[in-house]
Amino acid sequence: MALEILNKDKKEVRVYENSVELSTELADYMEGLSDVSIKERGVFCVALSGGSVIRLMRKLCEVPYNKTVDWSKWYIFWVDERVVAKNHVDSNYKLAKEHLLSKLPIVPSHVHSINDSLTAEEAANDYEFVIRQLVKTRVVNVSEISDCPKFDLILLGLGPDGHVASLFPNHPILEEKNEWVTYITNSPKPPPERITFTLPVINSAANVLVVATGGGNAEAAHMAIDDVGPEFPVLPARMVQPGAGKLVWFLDVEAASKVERGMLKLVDFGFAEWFGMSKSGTMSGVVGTPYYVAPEVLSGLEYDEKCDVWSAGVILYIMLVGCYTSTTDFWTRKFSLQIDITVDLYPVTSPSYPQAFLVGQQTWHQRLGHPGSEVLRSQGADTAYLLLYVDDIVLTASSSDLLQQIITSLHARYATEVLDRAGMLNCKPCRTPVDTDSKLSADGAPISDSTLYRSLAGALQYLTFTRPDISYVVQQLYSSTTSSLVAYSDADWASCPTTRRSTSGYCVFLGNNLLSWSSKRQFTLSRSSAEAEYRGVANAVAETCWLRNLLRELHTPLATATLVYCDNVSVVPTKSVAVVDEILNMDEEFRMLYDSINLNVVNNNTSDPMFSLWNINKLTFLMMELRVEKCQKDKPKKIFFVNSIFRTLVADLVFDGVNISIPRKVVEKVSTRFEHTLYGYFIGKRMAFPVVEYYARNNWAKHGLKRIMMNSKGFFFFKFDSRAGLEAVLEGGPWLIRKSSDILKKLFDGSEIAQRRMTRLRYGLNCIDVPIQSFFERIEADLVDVVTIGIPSLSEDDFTKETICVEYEWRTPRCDTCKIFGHVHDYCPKKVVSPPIVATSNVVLPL
Ligand SMILES: O=C1O[C@H](COP(=O)(O)O)[C@@H](O)[C@H](O)[C@H]1O
Repeated sequence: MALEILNKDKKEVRVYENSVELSTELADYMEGLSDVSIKERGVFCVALSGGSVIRLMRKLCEVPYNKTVDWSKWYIFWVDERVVAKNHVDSNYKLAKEHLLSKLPIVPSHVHSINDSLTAEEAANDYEFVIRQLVKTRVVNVSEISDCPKFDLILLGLGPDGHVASLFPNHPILEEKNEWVTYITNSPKPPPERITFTLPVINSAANVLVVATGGGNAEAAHMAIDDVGPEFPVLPARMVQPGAGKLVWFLDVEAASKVERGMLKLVDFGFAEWFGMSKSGTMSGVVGTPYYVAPEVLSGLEYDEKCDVWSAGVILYIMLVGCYTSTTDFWTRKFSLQIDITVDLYPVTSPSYPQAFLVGQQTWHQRLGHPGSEVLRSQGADTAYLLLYVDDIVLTASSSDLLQQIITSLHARYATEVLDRAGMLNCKPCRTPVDTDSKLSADGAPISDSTLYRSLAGALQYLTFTRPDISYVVQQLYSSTTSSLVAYSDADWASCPTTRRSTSGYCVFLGNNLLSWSSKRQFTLSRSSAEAEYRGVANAVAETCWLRNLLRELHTPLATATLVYCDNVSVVPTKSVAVVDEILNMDEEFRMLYDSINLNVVNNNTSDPMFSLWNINKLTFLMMELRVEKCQKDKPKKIFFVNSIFRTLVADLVFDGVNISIPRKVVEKVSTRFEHTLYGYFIGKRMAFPVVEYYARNNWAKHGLKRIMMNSKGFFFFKFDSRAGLEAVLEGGPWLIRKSSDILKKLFDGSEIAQRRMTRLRYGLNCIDVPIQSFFERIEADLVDVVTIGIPSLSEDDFTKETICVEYEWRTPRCDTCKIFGHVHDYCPKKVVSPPIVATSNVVLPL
């Protein structure tokens, strides 16, 4: 995550804490560019520099980029090269080969290095010829604004003298307008003979990244980026100004140390949603109590000379302090939140007030030692300060009048926005805005837009700080009649890049009200995503236990069990199979969790169609029913049986003769995702993924192989960029990889559901360790042996059927007469005589 992103006159400057951060973000950024370009043009043409930028690209060779980037579509060029042999220590090619190309599966014929057997002039001409051929065949795009090639990405390093590529300050080739590639024989930096792209070519690229680290480049970066005035020489790096493309500078803090912040413009990151609410909703629901600090607090604080930059009448500082969670999302959203406030405050202060000053986390820590305890002050008669600390706001000013003015003005504006959102801007005001006699209750028609209702209620609550007169009304609105406690938990396995620890979070709702939430890095390392997920669920469970006890102490005990949702299917079998032993050994918290839950098999009605698909295939969507009562020692055991722990598999019966119908939109979505995709599996021993990947890339790249995936069942998926490529591979089979044969079949090819070549596959669902109590409850539905799924056809009004066999490791006997579990007909209290039950291998009858 960038410490700062500065928008400066057609260029973006990204500042990173160190070169490791920079390297990761650079890889991320490049992957994004590559994806876009490959999607748009089918190829990605990158021109590399030499020097430090190559080492800074090293993350591309690591997971996930070495796997996720479609390297087969990359074409490599060089922005500049030294006239030396390819194996010479000065060769830019050698550097890239050693640190990058040898570690990535780039097609060798896509690597266009500069001919090292020619003179500088000949090599420049030769290279230009090579590029011209590739422009003709449209591998390299052509610029719309010049007659130059348009590389998808040009990567430039920066020399301390401000040179980029082999374009050195004051050198005549800076003026070269006709050639694409030129040469010099008098480079101030050895070796003297070099070949380089000219400025018109660089400035015709779709994307140019200038990458620099270290204090040695700080002056050059400043001179190239900032508006330094005519008295300073124009550095080559400053002349990099892509006409129709995008220029981004990637700097570490040291290289950026001299770049002026006084001219910063804040960038809106465009995140409009937070917890599913709009920004204004976010303000109302999440931003906590604002603290208004008396002006006296300012006395005695140190003068910050940086404020000289801000000699306007009123100076406002937006401080970015700390970060509530390590997740990028939260951080980014915080940015956008602050920016909103900045914009809001401008009119309060001065219409001519230039810009706000955003202080990055690191700067803040350096200045204040620890976050959140002090405010800065500035010179000038009237000064206001706003400090944001996670979800707290501290606002102060050098005069009470100004402080009051800001608060009133902010809240007036805020109230207007709330009214606007409620569509009540034109309503007439009244003294008593609510009928004090009637009470809101569960009776009556429910509110149609509950999200808007929640958002408005939260927004009004916030307003009561300055409008105590509406407190009663707001309290009326906010009171909730719902008494169910529901928690949602999620975990991101090994997501911290430094410690490889997982992050997990939860949010707990009482009825419709968000009561508590958390997003934290876990304390311990998890060896699997299930483990991380389990820890996350355990945290959520602990929180809900606490909340239930709290509610009991408040004399409002909850009558219903608490539901804890989590989205990881692997946690379901965790309760069921041997893994549970391992998990139970890990920690007490799991023991608590294990004791606390029972699993439900329910139909998935999640709104995300993708999500639905995978789970529908497994027949279940994980839902854990937390039975907190069971943990409580003082409760009698019978509570264990209070709620049904199995629910009927509910499905919209669209197709005849099936138990579950997959929604058409699910099939559509998956069909698009898996368009031109073959899938296959190995008969016999399964091949390791890298082996298959290597084989497929080598043999099928020519047919437009785009991506290879493998699922946990050992199925391989091969995505091609066209139907023709897919057909070619299919026709060319059967394929023998290390003598093991692989069956390939079409998956969803366009609108057509798989044309079946194999005999039907049977999926099995094991129900192991089903809690005994489930059998003793009066369950209307049967524990079925076979479930049939209907998959709609996209091309016609038809569907195909798939079956899933359900196997029970153990099943309690069931009376086939009274249909009650736990006894067979011989023991039926109704003593109805019926034929004897035949025992099967997985049915255990009582002795
Ligand atoms: O000589 C050269 O120097 C620049 C900058 O290199 P760096 O090591 O200071 O980053 C480089 O971009 C160029 O390709 C190379 O030929």
